[in-house]
Amino acid sequence: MIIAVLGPRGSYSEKAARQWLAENCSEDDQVLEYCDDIQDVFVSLKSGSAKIGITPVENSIEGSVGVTLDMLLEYDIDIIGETVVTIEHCLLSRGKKEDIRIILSHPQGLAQCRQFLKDHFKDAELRTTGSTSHAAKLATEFEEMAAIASRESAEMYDLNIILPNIQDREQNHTRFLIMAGPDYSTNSCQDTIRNSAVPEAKRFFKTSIIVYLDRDRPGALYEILGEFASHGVNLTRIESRPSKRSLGDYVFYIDFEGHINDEIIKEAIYNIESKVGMLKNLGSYPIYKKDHL
Ligand SMILES: O=C(O)C(=O)C[C@]1(C(=O)O)C=C[C@@H](O)C=C1
Repeated sequence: MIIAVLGPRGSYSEKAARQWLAENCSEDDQVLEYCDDIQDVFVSLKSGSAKIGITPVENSIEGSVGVTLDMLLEYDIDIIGETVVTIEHCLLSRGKKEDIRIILSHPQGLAQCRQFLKDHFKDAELRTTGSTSHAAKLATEFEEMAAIASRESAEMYDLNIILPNIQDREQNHTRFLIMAGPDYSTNSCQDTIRNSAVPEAKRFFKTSIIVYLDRDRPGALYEILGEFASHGVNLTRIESRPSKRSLGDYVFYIDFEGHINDEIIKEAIYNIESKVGMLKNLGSYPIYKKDHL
């Protein structure tokens, strides 16, 4: 089974994939397909090249990964799981600390170390790359370059760890979504996941939806949230993104506890559908165990 992740080797997305596979798939015939960017993970799912795709969706320091949210709206995928990875960024280089003039990383990596960079490398040039591991790969070329990337990347690309744990907060976690494309029914993780998807276990499930209100009017969002409240459904996240139609026009990404097949959820969704212009169900999936964090 092919699993698409952001590459090259050594990315946190790879770490997320290995963590999720170890906990959810018994067979070990999985092959990772390393994509150049997050959109390519979705393209790979759509084309059927990969059966599962894994992408970051939010970070505890820097917040949402906008491109993942946009792609969730654009592409037809099914979220089948989530996993949370502890992020410990290191400053990696071939050279020494005093040689470093250029620092490379994924925009999320640079943002999660903003204060560190200000305090220690205020004159360095910052450059963005497709991923943290891509930054590590590029940093092998010149001694004046450094990458913000994982400890695993240091080993993989034979770089020195100049400074470990450089993110601005000690606690740094990124949540990743596990998504299935149209060919999912034939994959080997299917039984494990489907068998655990029993309605009785609803409090261990989460559902993700996207809603578009269509018409901005007083109380529109309040009415939607009211449906969740009156059905006793706990929201775990709400986020707005530009609809890209006009300034000030938004779509809302809502995660809540429960399975789409639960009667109470069905009822709430039915009521919400009559109040909004569009409702997209992204899938119901087991909640990642919080005691890991
Ligand atoms: O660049 C990587 O290694 C990724 O997997 C991407 C990504 C992200 O986009 O959030 C994943 C985890 C970290 O938050 C930093 C970067």
